[in-house]
Amino acid sequence: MELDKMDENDWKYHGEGNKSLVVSHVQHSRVLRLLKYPAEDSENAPQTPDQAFRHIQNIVDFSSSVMRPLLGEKFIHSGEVVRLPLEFVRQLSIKVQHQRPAWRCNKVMDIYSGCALCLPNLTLPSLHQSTHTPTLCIEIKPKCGFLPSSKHVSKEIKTKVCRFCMHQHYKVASGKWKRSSLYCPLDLFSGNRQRMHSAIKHLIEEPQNNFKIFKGGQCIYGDSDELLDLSSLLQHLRPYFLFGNNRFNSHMTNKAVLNNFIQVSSLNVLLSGGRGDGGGKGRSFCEASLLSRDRSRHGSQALPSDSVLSRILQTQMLDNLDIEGLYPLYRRVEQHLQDFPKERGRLQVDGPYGEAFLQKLQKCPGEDDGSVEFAVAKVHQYRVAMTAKDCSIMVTLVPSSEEEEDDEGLPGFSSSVSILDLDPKPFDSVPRQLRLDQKIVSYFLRTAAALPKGSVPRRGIYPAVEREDCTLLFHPV
Ligand SMILES: O=P(O)(O)O[C@@H]1[C@@H](OP(=O)(O)O)[C@H](OP(=O)(O)O)[C@H](O)[C@H](OP(=O)(O)O)[C@H]1OP(=O)(O)O
Ligand SMILES: Nc1ncnc2c1ncn2[C@@H]1O[C@H](COP(=O)(O)OP(=O)(O)OP(=O)(O)O)[C@@H](O)[C@H]1O
Repeated sequence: MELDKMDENDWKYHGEGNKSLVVSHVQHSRVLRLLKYPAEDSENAPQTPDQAFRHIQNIVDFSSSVMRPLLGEKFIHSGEVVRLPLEFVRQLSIKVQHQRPAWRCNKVMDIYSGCALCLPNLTLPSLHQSTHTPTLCIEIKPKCGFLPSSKHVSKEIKTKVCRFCMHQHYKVASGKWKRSSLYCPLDLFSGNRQRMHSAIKHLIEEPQNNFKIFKGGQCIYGDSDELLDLSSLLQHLRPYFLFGNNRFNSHMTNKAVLNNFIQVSSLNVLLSGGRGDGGGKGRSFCEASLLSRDRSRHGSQALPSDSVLSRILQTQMLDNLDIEGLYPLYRRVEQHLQDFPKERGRLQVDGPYGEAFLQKLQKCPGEDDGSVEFAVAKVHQYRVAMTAKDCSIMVTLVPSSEEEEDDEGLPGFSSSVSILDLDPKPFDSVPRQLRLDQKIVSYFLRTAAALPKGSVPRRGIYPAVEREDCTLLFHPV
């Protein structure tokens, strides 16, 4: 990429989250991830160019030196910070504005610093994987996959219903989403193929911001109301799954196409990575999951220890005190910093995120000795866990030649898995986390949990009974 020859016409809108906006190159497999900040501050640059550079470098360091060893080298692409011509960034911001979803426009793209993160485009095949058929890519934001067991948890419901399922009520009530999702992260992380299948099926039904499908680098499903058309999705997917004896069989049912898609795109790939016990077994059933009513048939199985799900789950579980147990430790650090502001650097509250930071959290003693060092190490662990609870998985499927089929007779794809959005969560986000936790739980207890047992709370708009087959419940858009 020649930075002095940047042309906005070579880039197109790709997607965005709460903190950043991503554009992709029209020819090369590259994306630029630009920071965003609240629109009300749009007249003033929130950071100087040097501060913005430092901020993005911190993201790169955190991803490469802290998250990478925890999650596994093969899954992480940390990228590099680049300085872009300001005129290019301004033109780009104008060009992409009309493609941005309205609900994300409370934030604007940073057009002042000229800094961005340059990454490989993970929705496209890497250089050595050439293909004539467009690559398929599935993005999943799985969220928290376990129930807390900390003695500090004050509300029993938190040990029974998972955070995602409780949060759904609050999100729908507050207008973030129109409809509730039946997806339960504990099913996805269970290691049980049937539960995982059900989790992916629910993600397809109601993707919210947890699920997207890309074809040839272009988002074709999820991400916005316009991209929720199941028949159009099936049209896209069908050619990939008419294989073997079925290759020219246009009568393959929609159900079979979707089943194969889920199997190939998610189950086979998410469950690959050795054998062994990567966690998940026995611990986790969320009472809001539709499958929890038949636990004997849907028990958890150990995730393969080197699978992407196992690595993410283990990292999420560094939050072993729960926010309720962590908050007093956060207060201890905060108090210490008020008394000794210069200690902020030594305690690495805002980085640098290198090996020393990782060691601090890995060598944290089991018992609280009352020290600020213990408290800060627990806060570091919690922040790392928060990042793992908010990251996304990208599964890229490159179709291989027609003859190749896998062990289960499914069409040949070579796959790669990456984890993205591994930014550090700020130290000061801890009090907000506690408030949010309290709001979610109290809202759930006031509304959903008050319903009589057996009337599944978050299902207001859904038929009460889910069938065991692959029927998808779609809503008119
Ligand atoms: O708090 P949560 O669980 O709602 O997660 C936030 C996400 O909401 P979600 O529930 O996934 O829709 C939220 O995602 P959306 O903006 O809703 O797409 C962000 O990822 C946010 O992270 P950050 O503050 O931008 O670093 C996330 O905040 P953190 O809690 O990870 O800081
Ligand atoms: N390297 C990449 N290759 C392809 N697409 C990407 C890449 N990085 C990000 N994206 C796309 O851009 C979207 C937004 O990126 P990202 O999740 O990093 O934003 P964010 O603002 O940090 O999100 P959040 O709301 O979780 O804070 C992703 O959901 C994904 O679809």
